[in-house]
Amino acid sequence: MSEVSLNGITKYYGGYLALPEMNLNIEKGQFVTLLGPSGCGKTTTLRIIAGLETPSAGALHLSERCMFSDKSHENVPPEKRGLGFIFQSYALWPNMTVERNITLALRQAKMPQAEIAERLAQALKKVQLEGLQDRYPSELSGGQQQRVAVARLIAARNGILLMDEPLSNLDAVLRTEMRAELKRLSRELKATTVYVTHDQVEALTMSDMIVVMNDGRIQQAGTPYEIYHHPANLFVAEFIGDPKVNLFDATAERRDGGLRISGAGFGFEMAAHGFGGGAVRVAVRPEHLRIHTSPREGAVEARIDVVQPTGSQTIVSLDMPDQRVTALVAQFRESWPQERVWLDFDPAHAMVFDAASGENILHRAEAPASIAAE
Ligand SMILES: Nc1ncnc2c1ncn2[C@@H]1O[C@H](COP(=O)(O)OP(=O)(O)OP(=O)(O)O)[C@@H](O)[C@H]1O
Repeated sequence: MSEVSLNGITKYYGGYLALPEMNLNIEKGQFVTLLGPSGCGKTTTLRIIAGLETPSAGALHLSERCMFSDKSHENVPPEKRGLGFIFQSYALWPNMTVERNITLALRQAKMPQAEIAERLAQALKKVQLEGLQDRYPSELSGGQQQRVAVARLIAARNGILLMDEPLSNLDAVLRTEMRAELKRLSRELKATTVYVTHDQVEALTMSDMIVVMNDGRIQQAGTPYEIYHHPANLFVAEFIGDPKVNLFDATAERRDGGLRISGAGFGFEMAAHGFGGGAVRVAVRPEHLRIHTSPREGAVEARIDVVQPTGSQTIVSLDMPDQRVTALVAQFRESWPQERVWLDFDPAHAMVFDAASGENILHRAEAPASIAAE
């Protein structure tokens, strides 16, 4: 059985349905991120796992123990669920020293003094806060306060860690550092981590599995690679990726056992079995759009609009006859030698979605097996 298991978990706030029947299984030791736009139900899901919110229906199991069930009326309180938390506001006690903040739960659990001292020393060392144990939170920087929250998790040694946007108060440099630190922490503790963010870079860089949500529903659960390269639907394709994916209206016709896709001046063949043809939307990631300086077969004319170097890459905005598109070039460019160019892409990198349902026409055959979500 899974380490974290939600079965038909439903949550109403008054008459408002925030989570319609969520099913999600997370395996032991996985780092799983709940990702989605504001209001999609990420925090509600995490708070239900924590026991801070009571579901309206369904069942929740942690490490095979029933924590909530609408059938058996089980509802284990948060402090008895054996979880570690880090929330956005660190939740440090301002009137307690670093040492007290880290060891409070261990003292409350009446752990022997020697063990508490050993765990404190080890946790302080891990987050490089040795020597600061007598300070109060107000005497620490934001990053150091965050490290105290991490040290508290290390000291508690919980098997399941819940993190809700823990890095959102930090500046960009610190955020990048802490991303690596939290990932390392989760790995070293061999913990199962459920991490909430609306930041796709955080999700892509840290997770074994990403669960993309919208309107309380799971849109896709998969590895970062699957989510990025094989999005299940247009919502996922557009939500993931910065700059955003380019979309072209096109039609798909059945031909010789495959599909002929044509639209926006582009045309290509693809093998797809489960789709009969009709209106589609073709999605091409900016890094897969190729810019040519002379005309070539299959390429569509475009004009360079804006060139923005970001350091290792350059974002190029282009005007095609009926739409604006974005290309990402793996070089530092401040300008383009000519305004008139020709665009194409390798069809192997094109993602094709049913225009009516928004579903990826190839996705069914490629659904991830290692995480179960419906
Ligand atoms: N206590 C509450 N009472 C009423 N509605 C709520 C409550 N908490 C959340 N909601 C609503 O439930 C939906 C899901 O909220 P939730 O906080 O889980 O989303 P989220 O994805 O975590 O968003 P954010 O990224 O903004 O934190 C939202 O529409 C929200 O307005």
